[in-house]
Amino acid sequence: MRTAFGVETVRAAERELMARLPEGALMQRAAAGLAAACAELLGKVYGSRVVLLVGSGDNGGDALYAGARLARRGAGVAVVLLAPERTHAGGLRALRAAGGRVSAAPERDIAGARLVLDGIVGIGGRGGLRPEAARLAGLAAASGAFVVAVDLPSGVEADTGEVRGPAVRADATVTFGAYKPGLLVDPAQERTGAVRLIDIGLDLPATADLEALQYADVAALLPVPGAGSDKYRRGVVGIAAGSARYPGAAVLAVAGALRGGAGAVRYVGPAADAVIDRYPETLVHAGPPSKAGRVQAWVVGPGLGDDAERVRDVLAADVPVLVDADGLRLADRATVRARTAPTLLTPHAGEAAALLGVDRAEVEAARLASVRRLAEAYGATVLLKGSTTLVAAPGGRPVRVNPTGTSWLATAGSGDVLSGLAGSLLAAGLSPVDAASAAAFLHGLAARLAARGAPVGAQDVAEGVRGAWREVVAG
Ligand SMILES: NC(=O)C1=CN([C@@H]2O[C@H](COP(=O)(O)OP(=O)(O)OC[C@H]3O[C@@H](n4cnc5c(N)ncnc54)[C@H](OP(=O)(O)O)[C@@H]3O)[C@@H](O)[C@H]2O)[C@@H](O)CC1
Ligand SMILES: Nc1ncnc2c1ncn2[C@@H]1O[C@H](COP(=O)(O)OP(=O)(O)O)[C@@H](O)[C@H]1O
Ligand SMILES: [K+]
Repeated sequence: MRTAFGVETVRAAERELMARLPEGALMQRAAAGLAAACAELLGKVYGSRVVLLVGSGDNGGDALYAGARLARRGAGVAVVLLAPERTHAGGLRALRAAGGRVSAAPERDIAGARLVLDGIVGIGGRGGLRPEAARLAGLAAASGAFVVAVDLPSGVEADTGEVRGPAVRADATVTFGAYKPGLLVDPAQERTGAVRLIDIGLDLPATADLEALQYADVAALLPVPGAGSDKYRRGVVGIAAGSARYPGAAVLAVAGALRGGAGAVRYVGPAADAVIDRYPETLVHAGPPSKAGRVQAWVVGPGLGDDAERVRDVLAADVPVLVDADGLRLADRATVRARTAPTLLTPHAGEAAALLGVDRAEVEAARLASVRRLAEAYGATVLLKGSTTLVAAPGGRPVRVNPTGTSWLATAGSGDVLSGLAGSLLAAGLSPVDAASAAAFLHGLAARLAARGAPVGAQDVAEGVRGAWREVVAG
């Protein structure tokens, strides 16, 4: 499991460790890891031109000590000071002693640099970059130099992944002690480049603020039939989706469900012919969901149109229910809150915005806060889809972030596949958080495998799930 911790937690762990170490030891660990990462990126350090952008805090100190290490190996290091009178004094002394210099012509130095180290601001930052810092970040971006962010790209919010103003766009980020949530959540995540974590020996709490499943975590969650399994014991997932207008959504949700590990898929709704044509193994039923026979979990909503009655009927079932797409609009909040069996909502940003009564842009700018708010408002687990897919449970830390997403998934109907897949994992007995995050992981991986750099449709994604499953199990 990859974990991320908020600023307060990181600072507490740093304080605790610093009390047991000689003064400055932690910063030296950080700088050593940073310099090693830069040396690796440069290939040849000797003779390379490096520029440090240095702010008033310890983030700048890290950059200065790392710059000193590079200067000792023969790099030509120039530093641009944003707050000359408040620069980390020890760091600047070390840089000078190693042969580094303060830049007299920042524009020229940045334009000629191979590598720019962004030590403007780290976890002490608030809001977007101030004008002079933003100008230097712009010069770095335009220079063609490789930009390495120290701890995090300056200007992004470490705790939330929000970007409230100008911010550095890095090619790589070297972060210390722990991932910060902002390194994993868009829009900040989009600015980090490849992230490398340097272990500086922090002792962190058992519960993270954010976690991202890795292959082994997903493999441990996926259901595997045993000798005693039969189709009912493996779980039956019910799909209440599709309408005369949108039969395809039903087919795609069933396609996802068939690949999710349940023993049988039951379909209820007006698209039964289309479903059977494509997937004859589906059990179809013409009446209301409550009369369809036993299921262990329901999926309701994709392509449903305005059939509020089907949503009410499904929400009355005493089994886990996944609500997606039209179902989200039709599900009564109080009814969801009153359910005793788990509910999983899977909105994209537009649907989440409608449920929260805010603009879509607001959700996209503050994904972490939005998913948490929605989980609290509905007393339900929420999977928020999009450029970063997040899963939050009510009252719960940590929030899960999906690491396998790909923008190839932004194709009509791929969300229907995801809802079927997650519903199937619910029916197989996974908790809502596990079902949602394992489904998102498989779904993203399936899209990557199916796409391999070329566009995909939702059916390709559904077909890619088996390959993704195999890859996850193989590690
Ligand atoms: N603690 C440790 O043991 C270790 C810490 N480590 C390192 O320390 C870093 C944290 O250092 P930190 O606490 O000094 O804060 P930091 O992020 O450098 O800057 C704060 C200053 O920036 C300014 N500023 C604020 N917002 C701004 C903006 N938008 N745009 C421009 N400027 C802005 C603000 O100044 P002011 O508002 O006073 O002008 C404030 O004083 C951490 O990220 C890691 O790199 C590692 O060495 C490992 C060991
Ligand atoms: N920019 C993006 N990057 C990564 N994944 C995305 C992006 N945009 C959409 N997705 C993913 O694509 C899927 C689209 O689902 P959804 O919006 O419900 O579409 P539909 O209703 O057409 O099925 C979701 O899994 C979502 O996370
Ligand atoms: K930084």
